[in-house]
Amino acid sequence: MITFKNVSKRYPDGYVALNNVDLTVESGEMVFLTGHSGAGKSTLLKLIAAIERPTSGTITISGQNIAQLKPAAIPYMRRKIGFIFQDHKLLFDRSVFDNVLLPLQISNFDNNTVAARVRAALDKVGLLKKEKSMPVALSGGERQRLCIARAVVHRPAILIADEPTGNLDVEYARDIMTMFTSFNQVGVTVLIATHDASLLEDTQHRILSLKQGKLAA
Ligand SMILES: Nc1ncnc2c1ncn2[C@@H]1O[C@H](COP(=O)(O)OP(=O)(O)OP(=O)(O)O)[C@@H](O)[C@H]1O
Repeated sequence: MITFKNVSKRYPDGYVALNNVDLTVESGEMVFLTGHSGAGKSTLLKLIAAIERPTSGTITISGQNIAQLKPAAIPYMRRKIGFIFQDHKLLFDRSVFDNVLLPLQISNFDNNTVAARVRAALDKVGLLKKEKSMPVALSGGERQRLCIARAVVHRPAILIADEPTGNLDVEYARDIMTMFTSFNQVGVTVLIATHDASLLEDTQHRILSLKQGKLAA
């Protein structure tokens, strides 16, 4: 379970991106986070992964207070989380395989186990045949699928995606959403920030709406 209690985030330049946010996401839930550009969606997601730290308030994941974690404890906490960044953050000088390998490099698995896990993740997103390709040779949709493989390779309990369908056409966007739904169906908690109204039209999942750093009731 993820909970926010009275969470605010003020950036060093003084801008208040989140203002007293209270929120609960149950384990195994799939939730959309929506709101206009600049509403604070990315900030909220980054706080969950301790990429940004709150100015005040309490954030707990499975009972652990993220706001009070010492820097040395953050990499361990992040093993619970897979993060799909708005700007991808792929390494363009490494192959598809090596990009997915990265999150496993701090693990203690042997080489065969690691390779099997990387291939299983690539298989889930339909990129197994491209393991030797470089990211530059992939289409926009394939790059997004690569980001998903990298986010799930360590089998996180929580999957966070920031505008995962941003530049994709409708069909690709639907494929990507089907992947998230299937991760959720096997118990992964999924949070997706989007301002793509078409993704939200027929959804059965909860939609949280941010407006100027505040969560709408
Ligand atoms: N590192 C930072 N320093 C200062 N201000 C920031 C920083 N990061 C974000 N902001 C500001 O905080 C506000 C919220 O940004 P955030 O990226 O969380 O919004 P968002 O809802 O994800 O928007 P978008 O959909 O455009 O990505 C914006 O006004 C942004 O300019």
